[in-house]
Amino acid sequence: VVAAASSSSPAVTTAEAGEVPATMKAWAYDDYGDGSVLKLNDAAAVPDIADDQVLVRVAAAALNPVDAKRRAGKFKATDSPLPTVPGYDVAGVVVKAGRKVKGLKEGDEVYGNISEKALEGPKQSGSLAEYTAVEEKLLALKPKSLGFAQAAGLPLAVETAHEGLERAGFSAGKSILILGGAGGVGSLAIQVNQPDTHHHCISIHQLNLHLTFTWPERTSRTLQLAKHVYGASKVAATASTPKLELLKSLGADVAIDYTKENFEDLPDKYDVVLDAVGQGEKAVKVVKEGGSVVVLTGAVVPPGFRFVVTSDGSVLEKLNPYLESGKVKPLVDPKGPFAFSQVVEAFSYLETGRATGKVVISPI
Ligand SMILES: NC(=O)C1=CN([C@@H]2O[C@H](COP(=O)(O)OP(=O)(O)OC[C@H]3O[C@@H](n4cnc5c(N)ncnc54)[C@H](OP(=O)(O)O)[C@@H]3O)[C@@H](O)[C@H]2O)C=CC1
Ligand SMILES: CC[C@H]1OC(C)=C(O)C1=O
Repeated sequence: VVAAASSSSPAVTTAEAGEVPATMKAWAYDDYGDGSVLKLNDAAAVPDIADDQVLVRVAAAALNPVDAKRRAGKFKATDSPLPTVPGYDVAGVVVKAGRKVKGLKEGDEVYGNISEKALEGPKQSGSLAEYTAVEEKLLALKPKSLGFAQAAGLPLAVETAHEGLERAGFSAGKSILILGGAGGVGSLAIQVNQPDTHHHCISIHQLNLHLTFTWPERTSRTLQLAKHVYGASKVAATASTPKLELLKSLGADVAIDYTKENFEDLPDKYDVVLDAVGQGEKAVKVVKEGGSVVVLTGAVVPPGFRFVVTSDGSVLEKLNPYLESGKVKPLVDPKGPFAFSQVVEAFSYLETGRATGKVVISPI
Protein backbone atom coordinates (compact mmCIF):
# COMPACT_ATOMS: atom_id res chain seq x y z
CA VAL A 1 0.00 0.00 0.00
CA VAL A 2 2.98 2.23 0.14
CA ALA A 3 3.10 4.35 -2.95
CA ALA A 4 6.47 4.51 -4.63
CA ALA A 5 7.94 7.96 -4.50
CA SER A 6 7.72 9.48 -7.91
CA SER A 7 7.50 12.95 -9.21
CA SER A 8 5.02 11.82 -11.81
CA SER A 9 4.75 14.20 -14.69
CA PRO A 10 2.15 16.70 -13.56
CA ALA A 11 -1.31 16.11 -14.91
CA VAL A 12 -1.26 19.83 -15.56
CA THR A 13 1.52 21.65 -17.37
CA THR A 14 2.47 25.16 -16.48
CA ALA A 15 1.43 26.13 -20.00
CA GLU A 16 -2.12 25.14 -19.11
CA ALA A 17 -1.82 27.26 -16.02
CA GLY A 18 -2.24 30.43 -18.10
CA GLU A 19 -5.55 29.43 -19.67
CA VAL A 20 -8.54 29.39 -17.31
CA PRO A 21 -11.83 28.35 -18.92
CA ALA A 22 -15.23 29.55 -17.67
CA THR A 23 -16.53 26.03 -17.16
CA MET A 24 -15.05 22.75 -15.94
CA LYS A 25 -15.81 19.12 -15.16
CA ALA A 26 -16.87 18.60 -11.56
CA TRP A 27 -18.58 15.93 -9.47
CA ALA A 28 -21.50 17.44 -7.56
CA TYR A 29 -24.68 16.61 -5.66
CA ASP A 30 -27.68 18.88 -5.22
CA ASP A 31 -29.43 16.63 -2.73
CA TYR A 32 -28.09 14.83 0.35
CA GLY A 33 -28.08 11.04 0.09
CA ASP A 34 -26.07 7.96 -0.83
CA GLY A 35 -23.54 7.73 -3.64
CA SER A 36 -26.28 7.86 -6.27
CA VAL A 37 -26.66 11.63 -5.73
CA LEU A 38 -23.18 12.18 -7.19
CA LYS A 39 -23.27 13.37 -10.80
CA LEU A 40 -20.48 14.41 -13.12
CA ASN A 41 -21.21 17.89 -14.49
CA ASP A 42 -19.35 18.70 -17.71
CA ALA A 43 -20.07 22.42 -17.56
CA ALA A 44 -19.77 23.48 -13.94
CA ALA A 45 -18.75 27.08 -13.24
CA VAL A 46 -15.05 27.53 -12.48
CA PRO A 47 -15.01 29.14 -8.99
CA ASP A 48 -14.01 32.80 -8.62
CA ILE A 49 -11.12 33.59 -6.29
CA ALA A 50 -11.07 36.03 -3.38
CA ASP A 51 -8.09 38.35 -2.85
CA ASP A 52 -6.43 35.87 -0.45
CA GLN A 53 -7.09 32.81 -2.59
CA VAL A 54 -5.49 31.01 -5.51
CA LEU A 55 -7.21 29.05 -8.26
CA VAL A 56 -5.75 25.53 -8.47
CA ARG A 57 -5.90 23.35 -11.57
CA VAL A 58 -6.55 20.05 -9.74
CA ALA A 59 -4.24 17.16 -10.60
CA ALA A 60 -5.33 14.79 -7.80
CA ALA A 61 -7.77 14.68 -4.90
CA ALA A 62 -8.30 12.31 -1.96
CA LEU A 63 -11.50 11.22 -0.26
CA ASN A 64 -12.05 11.38 3.49
CA PRO A 65 -14.89 9.83 5.51
CA VAL A 66 -16.13 13.36 6.17
CA ASP A 67 -16.90 13.66 2.44
CA ALA A 68 -19.32 10.73 2.71
CA LYS A 69 -20.83 11.86 6.02
CA ARG A 70 -21.33 15.37 4.61
CA ARG A 71 -22.95 14.02 1.45
CA ALA A 72 -25.32 11.96 3.66
CA GLY A 73 -26.41 15.24 5.29
CA LYS A 74 -24.89 14.56 8.71
CA PHE A 75 -23.58 18.14 8.95
CA LYS A 76 -26.29 19.96 6.98
CA ALA A 77 -26.87 22.46 9.81
CA THR A 78 -23.44 23.99 9.31
CA ASP A 79 -22.77 22.95 5.71
CA SER A 80 -22.30 25.34 2.81
CA PRO A 81 -25.30 25.60 0.44
CA LEU A 82 -26.16 22.91 -2.09
CA PRO A 83 -25.19 22.01 -4.78
CA THR A 84 -21.89 20.75 -3.39
CA VAL A 85 -18.74 19.78 -5.19
CA PRO A 86 -17.18 17.45 -2.57
CA GLY A 87 -13.50 17.00 -1.75
CA TYR A 88 -11.21 18.47 0.92
CA ASP A 89 -7.78 17.16 -0.12
CA VAL A 90 -6.19 18.61 -3.26
CA ALA A 91 -2.89 18.58 -5.16
CA GLY A 92 -2.42 20.64 -8.33
CA VAL A 93 -1.02 23.75 -10.02
CA VAL A 94 -1.77 27.42 -9.24
CA VAL A 95 -3.33 29.04 -12.35
CA LYS A 96 -4.41 32.37 -10.84
CA ALA A 97 -3.57 34.27 -7.64
CA GLY A 98 -5.64 36.88 -5.78
CA ARG A 99 -4.13 40.33 -5.30
CA LYS A 100 -3.35 39.73 -1.62
CA VAL A 101 -1.58 36.41 -2.22
CA LYS A 102 2.07 36.79 -1.27
CA GLY A 103 3.69 33.35 -1.16
CA LEU A 104 2.29 31.58 -4.22
CA LYS A 105 2.33 32.35 -7.94
CA GLU A 106 1.03 30.89 -11.22
CA GLY A 107 2.73 27.57 -11.99
CA ASP A 108 3.42 26.63 -8.35
CA GLU A 109 2.64 22.97 -7.55
CA VAL A 110 0.66 22.92 -4.29
CA TYR A 111 -1.32 20.65 -1.98
CA GLY A 112 -3.57 21.04 1.05
CA ASN A 113 -6.95 20.61 2.76
CA ILE A 114 -9.14 23.34 1.22
CA SER A 115 -11.61 23.81 4.10
CA GLU A 116 -10.23 25.50 7.21
CA LYS A 117 -13.03 24.08 9.39
CA ALA A 118 -14.18 20.71 8.15
CA LEU A 119 -17.79 21.05 9.31
CA GLU A 120 -18.38 24.80 9.58
CA GLY A 121 -18.94 26.19 6.10
CA PRO A 122 -16.68 23.83 4.16
CA LYS A 123 -15.97 24.95 0.56
CA GLN A 124 -19.04 24.58 -1.64
CA SER A 125 -16.81 24.01 -4.64
CA GLY A 126 -14.41 21.28 -3.55
CA SER A 127 -11.47 19.36 -4.98
CA LEU A 128 -13.36 16.71 -7.01
CA ALA A 129 -13.28 19.09 -9.95
CA GLU A 130 -10.83 20.41 -12.54
CA TYR A 131 -10.42 23.68 -10.59
CA THR A 132 -10.88 24.75 -6.98
CA ALA A 133 -10.33 28.06 -5.13
CA VAL A 134 -8.48 27.98 -1.84
CA GLU A 135 -6.86 30.39 0.63
CA GLU A 136 -3.08 30.58 0.37
CA LYS A 137 -2.77 29.87 4.12
CA LEU A 138 -4.32 26.41 3.69
CA LEU A 139 -1.77 25.29 1.08
CA ALA A 140 1.89 24.34 0.92
CA LEU A 141 4.23 23.82 -2.00
CA LYS A 142 4.09 20.18 -3.09
CA PRO A 143 7.36 18.37 -2.50
CA LYS A 144 8.99 17.57 -5.85
CA SER A 145 9.72 14.06 -4.64
CA LEU A 146 6.01 13.26 -4.37
CA GLY A 147 3.66 12.74 -7.26
CA PHE A 148 0.36 14.61 -7.17
CA ALA A 149 -1.50 11.42 -6.19
CA GLN A 150 0.78 10.80 -3.21
CA ALA A 151 0.62 14.40 -2.04
CA ALA A 152 -3.18 14.59 -2.33
CA GLY A 153 -3.53 11.78 0.24
CA LEU A 154 -1.72 13.65 3.04
CA PRO A 155 -3.36 16.93 4.11
CA LEU A 156 -6.55 16.27 6.13
CA ALA A 157 -5.30 12.98 7.62
CA VAL A 158 -1.90 14.28 8.67
CA GLU A 159 -3.37 17.53 10.00
CA THR A 160 -5.79 15.44 12.06
CA ALA A 161 -3.03 13.17 13.39
CA HIS A 162 -0.94 16.22 14.31
CA GLU A 163 -3.77 18.11 15.96
CA GLY A 164 -4.90 15.03 17.89
CA LEU A 165 -1.42 14.37 19.27
CA GLU A 166 -0.94 18.04 20.11
CA ARG A 167 -4.28 18.26 21.91
CA ALA A 168 -3.43 15.09 23.81
CA GLY A 169 -0.10 16.57 24.90
CA PHE A 170 1.71 13.56 23.46
CA SER A 171 5.46 13.62 24.07
CA ALA A 172 8.51 11.43 24.36
CA GLY A 173 8.30 8.70 26.99
CA LYS A 174 4.59 8.29 26.64
CA SER A 175 2.72 5.29 25.29
CA ILE A 176 -0.13 5.42 22.79
CA LEU A 177 -2.85 3.11 21.54
CA ILE A 178 -4.24 3.98 18.09
CA LEU A 179 -7.67 2.47 17.40
CA GLY A 180 -7.87 2.07 13.64
CA GLY A 181 -4.19 2.01 12.79
CA ALA A 182 -4.54 1.04 9.12
CA GLY A 183 -6.77 3.89 8.02
CA GLY A 184 -5.91 7.29 6.62
CA VAL A 185 -5.50 8.98 10.00
CA GLY A 186 -4.33 5.98 12.03
CA SER A 187 -1.60 5.02 9.59
CA LEU A 188 -0.20 8.53 9.86
CA ALA A 189 -0.67 8.72 13.62
CA ILE A 190 1.43 5.58 13.95
CA GLN A 191 4.17 7.03 11.72
CA VAL A 192 4.33 10.28 13.57
CA ASN A 193 5.15 8.34 16.68
CA GLN A 194 7.90 6.31 15.16
CA PRO A 195 10.80 8.34 13.86
CA ASP A 196 13.38 6.92 11.56
CA THR A 197 16.32 7.11 13.86
CA HIS A 198 18.77 5.98 11.23
CA HIS A 199 21.04 8.72 9.87
CA HIS A 200 18.36 11.30 9.49
CA CYS A 201 16.03 11.57 12.33
CA ILE A 202 13.24 13.60 10.93
CA SER A 203 11.58 14.75 14.03
CA ILE A 204 10.09 18.14 13.47
CA HIS A 205 10.77 19.55 16.87
CA GLN A 206 10.75 23.10 15.63
CA LEU A 207 7.07 22.51 15.01
CA ASN A 208 6.81 21.53 18.65
CA LEU A 209 4.68 18.80 17.24
CA HIS A 210 6.60 15.72 18.27
CA LEU A 211 5.78 14.73 14.71
CA THR A 212 8.17 12.37 13.11
CA PHE A 213 7.56 11.09 9.65
CA THR A 214 9.23 8.13 8.17
CA TRP A 215 9.16 6.07 5.09
CA PRO A 216 7.11 3.11 6.39
CA GLU A 217 9.42 0.49 4.93
CA ARG A 218 12.20 1.68 7.21
CA THR A 219 10.18 2.12 10.37
CA SER A 220 9.88 -1.61 10.97
CA ARG A 221 13.72 -1.73 11.30
CA THR A 222 13.97 1.41 13.37
CA LEU A 223 11.16 0.58 15.70
CA GLN A 224 13.36 -0.38 18.61
CA LEU A 225 15.73 2.49 17.99
CA ALA A 226 12.77 4.79 17.82
CA LYS A 227 11.75 3.89 21.32
CA HIS A 228 15.13 4.69 22.77
CA VAL A 229 15.83 7.80 20.75
CA TYR A 230 12.47 9.35 20.30
CA GLY A 231 11.41 8.02 23.62
CA ALA A 232 7.94 6.89 22.67
CA SER A 233 7.67 4.05 25.18
CA LYS A 234 5.17 2.05 23.16
CA VAL A 235 2.90 2.35 20.11
CA ALA A 236 0.03 -0.13 19.93
CA ALA A 237 -2.62 -0.17 17.21
CA THR A 238 -5.68 -2.17 16.18
CA ALA A 239 -6.65 -3.62 12.80
CA SER A 240 -7.99 -6.84 11.31
CA THR A 241 -5.83 -9.87 10.65
CA PRO A 242 -4.64 -9.02 7.09
CA LYS A 243 -3.34 -5.61 8.19
CA LEU A 244 -1.30 -6.55 11.24
CA GLU A 245 1.97 -6.72 9.30
CA LEU A 246 1.23 -3.30 7.84
CA LEU A 247 0.85 -1.88 11.35
CA LYS A 248 4.25 -3.31 12.28
CA SER A 249 5.84 -1.94 9.11
CA LEU A 250 4.44 1.46 9.98
CA GLY A 251 6.21 1.22 13.32
CA ALA A 252 3.68 -0.21 15.78
CA ASP A 253 5.24 -2.20 18.65
CA VAL A 254 2.01 -4.06 19.24
CA ALA A 255 -0.54 -4.90 16.54
CA ILE A 256 -3.86 -5.94 18.09
CA ASP A 257 -6.15 -8.06 15.91
CA TYR A 258 -9.59 -6.78 16.86
CA THR A 259 -11.22 -9.80 15.17
CA LYS A 260 -9.54 -12.05 17.73
CA GLU A 261 -9.18 -9.99 20.90
CA ASN A 262 -10.66 -6.94 22.56
CA PHE A 263 -8.09 -4.26 23.37
CA GLU A 264 -10.11 -3.27 26.43
CA ASP A 265 -9.70 -6.78 27.86
CA LEU A 266 -5.91 -6.66 27.57
CA PRO A 267 -3.89 -5.64 30.64
CA ASP A 268 -1.99 -2.74 29.05
CA LYS A 269 -2.86 0.88 29.84
CA TYR A 270 -1.70 3.85 27.77
CA ASP A 271 -0.84 7.52 28.36
CA VAL A 272 -2.80 8.43 25.20
CA VAL A 273 -5.50 6.61 23.25
CA LEU A 274 -6.35 7.99 19.79
CA ASP A 275 -9.71 6.64 18.65
CA ALA A 276 -10.17 6.72 14.87
CA VAL A 277 -12.90 4.06 14.93
CA GLY A 278 -15.62 5.32 17.28
CA GLN A 279 -14.80 3.30 20.40
CA GLY A 280 -14.55 6.19 22.83
CA GLU A 281 -16.47 4.38 25.58
CA LYS A 282 -14.05 1.42 25.51
CA ALA A 283 -11.00 3.64 25.02
CA VAL A 284 -11.36 5.21 28.45
CA LYS A 285 -10.96 1.75 30.03
CA VAL A 286 -7.35 1.51 28.87
CA VAL A 287 -6.07 5.04 29.50
CA LYS A 288 -3.76 5.64 32.44
CA GLU A 289 -4.83 7.92 35.28
CA GLY A 290 -4.26 11.46 34.04
CA GLY A 291 -3.89 10.31 30.46
CA SER A 292 -5.76 11.54 27.36
CA VAL A 293 -8.37 9.91 25.14
CA VAL A 294 -8.69 11.69 21.78
CA VAL A 295 -11.89 10.73 19.98
CA LEU A 296 -12.18 11.51 16.26
CA THR A 297 -15.68 10.11 15.81
CA GLY A 298 -18.59 8.75 17.82
CA ALA A 299 -19.47 8.91 21.51
CA VAL A 300 -17.17 10.65 23.98
CA VAL A 301 -17.09 9.89 27.71
CA PRO A 302 -14.80 11.59 30.28
CA PRO A 303 -11.83 11.90 30.23
CA GLY A 304 -12.19 11.59 26.47
CA PHE A 305 -12.60 14.62 24.24
CA ARG A 306 -13.36 15.14 20.56
CA PHE A 307 -12.18 17.81 18.15
CA VAL A 308 -12.68 18.68 14.49
CA VAL A 309 -9.56 19.15 12.39
CA THR A 310 -8.45 22.64 11.34
CA SER A 311 -6.65 22.94 8.02
CA ASP A 312 -3.24 24.64 8.25
CA GLY A 313 -0.78 24.94 5.39
CA SER A 314 2.06 25.77 7.77
CA VAL A 315 2.01 22.21 9.18
CA LEU A 316 2.43 20.86 5.66
CA GLU A 317 5.02 23.53 4.79
CA LYS A 318 7.31 22.45 7.59
CA LEU A 319 7.02 18.87 6.37
CA ASN A 320 8.23 19.72 2.90
CA PRO A 321 11.97 19.30 3.55
CA TYR A 322 11.30 15.84 4.95
CA LEU A 323 9.09 14.98 1.99
CA GLU A 324 11.55 16.49 -0.52
CA SER A 325 14.28 14.30 0.87
CA GLY A 326 12.07 11.27 0.33
CA LYS A 327 12.05 10.32 4.01
CA VAL A 328 8.30 10.76 4.34
CA LYS A 329 5.71 9.11 2.13
CA PRO A 330 1.93 8.82 2.35
CA LEU A 331 0.04 5.54 1.95
CA VAL A 332 -2.19 5.28 -1.11
CA ASP A 333 -4.67 2.40 -1.02
CA PRO A 334 -3.63 -0.02 -3.78
CA LYS A 335 -7.17 -0.20 -5.12
CA GLY A 336 -6.47 3.28 -6.41
CA PRO A 337 -5.67 5.79 -7.57
CA PHE A 338 -9.21 5.87 -8.99
CA ALA A 339 -9.84 7.59 -12.35
CA PHE A 340 -11.85 10.84 -12.27
CA SER A 341 -14.70 8.96 -13.93
CA GLN A 342 -14.69 6.46 -11.03
CA VAL A 343 -15.55 8.83 -8.14
CA VAL A 344 -18.77 6.95 -7.28
CA GLU A 345 -16.81 3.70 -7.08
CA ALA A 346 -14.15 5.42 -4.99
CA PHE A 347 -16.77 6.63 -2.51
CA SER A 348 -18.31 3.15 -2.37
CA TYR A 349 -14.93 1.68 -1.51
CA LEU A 350 -14.20 4.35 1.11
CA GLU A 351 -17.58 3.70 2.71
CA THR A 352 -16.80 0.01 3.22
CA GLY A 353 -14.60 1.23 6.08
CA ARG A 354 -11.79 -1.00 4.82
CA ALA A 355 -9.54 1.51 3.06
CA THR A 356 -5.83 1.02 3.78
CA GLY A 357 -4.25 4.47 3.81
CA LYS A 358 -5.90 6.93 1.43
CA VAL A 359 -8.47 6.63 -1.37
CA VAL A 360 -7.01 8.87 -4.09
CA ILE A 361 -8.55 10.16 -7.33
CA SER A 362 -5.97 10.82 -10.01
CA PRO A 363 -5.44 12.12 -12.63
CA ILE A 364 -8.16 14.81 -12.79
N1 LIG B 1 -12.69 14.73 14.11
C1 LIG B 1 -12.01 14.97 13.00
O1 LIG B 1 -11.55 16.08 12.75
C2 LIG B 1 -11.74 13.84 12.06
C3 LIG B 1 -12.44 12.66 12.17
N2 LIG B 1 -12.18 11.62 11.35
C4 LIG B 1 -12.95 10.37 11.53
O2 LIG B 1 -12.05 9.39 11.98
C5 LIG B 1 -12.42 8.11 11.45
C6 LIG B 1 -11.22 7.52 10.73
O3 LIG B 1 -10.90 8.33 9.61
P1 LIG B 1 -9.94 7.68 8.49
O4 LIG B 1 -8.71 7.13 9.11
O5 LIG B 1 -9.81 8.67 7.38
O6 LIG B 1 -10.87 6.47 8.02
P2 LIG B 1 -10.57 5.31 6.98
O7 LIG B 1 -11.77 5.14 6.13
O8 LIG B 1 -9.25 5.54 6.33
O9 LIG B 1 -10.46 4.03 7.96
C7 LIG B 1 -10.44 2.79 7.37
C8 LIG B 1 -9.67 1.88 8.28
O10 LIG B 1 -10.39 1.72 9.51
C9 LIG B 1 -10.06 0.44 10.01
N3 LIG B 1 -11.09 -0.05 10.93
C10 LIG B 1 -12.42 -0.13 10.71
N4 LIG B 1 -13.04 -0.65 11.78
C11 LIG B 1 -12.08 -0.90 12.71
C12 LIG B 1 -12.08 -1.41 14.03
N5 LIG B 1 -13.21 -1.80 14.62
N6 LIG B 1 -10.90 -1.50 14.68
C13 LIG B 1 -9.75 -1.12 14.08
N7 LIG B 1 -9.67 -0.61 12.83
C14 LIG B 1 -10.82 -0.51 12.16
C15 LIG B 1 -9.99 -0.45 8.77
O11 LIG B 1 -9.10 -1.52 9.03
P3 LIG B 1 -9.73 -3.02 8.95
O12 LIG B 1 -10.05 -3.24 7.50
O13 LIG B 1 -8.62 -3.87 9.48
O14 LIG B 1 -10.97 -3.04 9.84
C16 LIG B 1 -9.47 0.49 7.70
O15 LIG B 1 -8.11 0.29 7.40
C17 LIG B 1 -13.62 8.36 10.55
O16 LIG B 1 -14.82 8.11 11.27
C18 LIG B 1 -13.52 9.83 10.24
O17 LIG B 1 -14.79 10.40 9.97
C19 LIG B 1 -11.17 11.67 10.40
C20 LIG B 1 -10.46 12.83 10.22
C21 LIG B 1 -10.74 14.03 11.00
C1 LIG C 1 -17.32 14.88 14.33
C2 LIG C 1 -16.08 14.58 13.55
C3 LIG C 1 -16.27 14.71 12.07
O1 LIG C 1 -15.33 15.66 11.55
C4 LIG C 1 -14.59 15.03 10.57
C5 LIG C 1 -13.56 15.75 9.82
C6 LIG C 1 -14.95 13.73 10.44
O2 LIG C 1 -14.41 12.85 9.61
C7 LIG C 1 -15.98 13.44 11.36
O3 LIG C 1 -16.51 12.36 11.56
